[in-house]
Amino acid sequence: PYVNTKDILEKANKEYYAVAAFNINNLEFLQAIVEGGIEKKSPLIIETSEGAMKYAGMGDPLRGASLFVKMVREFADSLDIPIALHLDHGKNFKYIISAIKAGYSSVMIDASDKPLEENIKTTKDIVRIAHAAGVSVEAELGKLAGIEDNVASAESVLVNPDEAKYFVEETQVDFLAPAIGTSHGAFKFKGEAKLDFDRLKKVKELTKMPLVLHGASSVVQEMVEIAENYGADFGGSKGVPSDILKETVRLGINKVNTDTDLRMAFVAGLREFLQNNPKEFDPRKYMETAKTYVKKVVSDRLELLGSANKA
Ligand SMILES: O=C(COP(=O)(O)O)N(O)CCCCOP(=O)(O)O
Ligand code: NA
Ligand SMILES: [Zn+2]
Repeated sequence: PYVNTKDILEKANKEYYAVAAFNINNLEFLQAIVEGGIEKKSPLIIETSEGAMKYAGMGDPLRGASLFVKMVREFADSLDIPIALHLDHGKNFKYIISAIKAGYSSVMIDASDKPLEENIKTTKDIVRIAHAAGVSVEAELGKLAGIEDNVASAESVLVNPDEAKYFVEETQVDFLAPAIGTSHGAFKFKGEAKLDFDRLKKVKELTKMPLVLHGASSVVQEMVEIAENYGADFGGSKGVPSDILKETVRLGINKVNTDTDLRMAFVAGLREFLQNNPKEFDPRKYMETAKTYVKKVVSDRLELLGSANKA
């Protein structure tokens, strides 16, 4: 069934597991993610960035939002696993309202690059509107390093746990993304991977609410090798190691945003197939390996996060 993200995350919060939030931009990634969810009998959070809405809607974000709602609902309404659709990194009021109007389960208002009081004010505005429409809300505190959407923040600003408690009380958001040292993309750490577990622990103790980890892709070595075998150059790529990811779940992370791992799996499969099948030009054939690899990464992640058999 198509559900509210909050329902999925409240259960995960109570039972201390995490649910992956997988980003999509097209049909094929959605198909592969849903197949993984069915196989693992796991709840799924499908999420789209503002860029995805623009891409699918050919420049019109409301059309994009409506297309994603229709696609996701078509799958959700016909399956036993709970599926939610979330707007990831909503920054633009027009896009956030379009997602709410189109029927998204939840929206993120990302005002984390603003001073605290402005982040609070903006978030409160969105919470009032979204809650009136039965839509749950995610917000972010602190800043991820690396290129975040169109905000290149060189240094990550880690969450202040006391500020987090004040923020959630003031804004009444449903789930919070505390920055604890991750960043978006495939190049998360120059040296050893390290996250601030202590801050995470404190935020959980102070807020007791479902928490979100952004920049949570692991950069799956198996996929990097396949892709590089067929011409990719992913030198220097490094993600969040599985043991560190598991520790964040143990400490209270309940939603794990995953985009890069699926992108790398898909392109590895695409490169492999195209190189080995020079005569093929049927998209239902030449994207098959790509989808299979995405499904594999999805299934493994659902298992790792503990949401398998929780549908
Ligand atoms: O936190 C994450 C995922 O992090 P990851 O890169 O570790 O998978 N996300 O929020 C996904 C970010 C998606 C960015 O999308 P656009 O390129 O369309 O702007
Ligand atoms: Na999000
Ligand atoms: Zn993110």
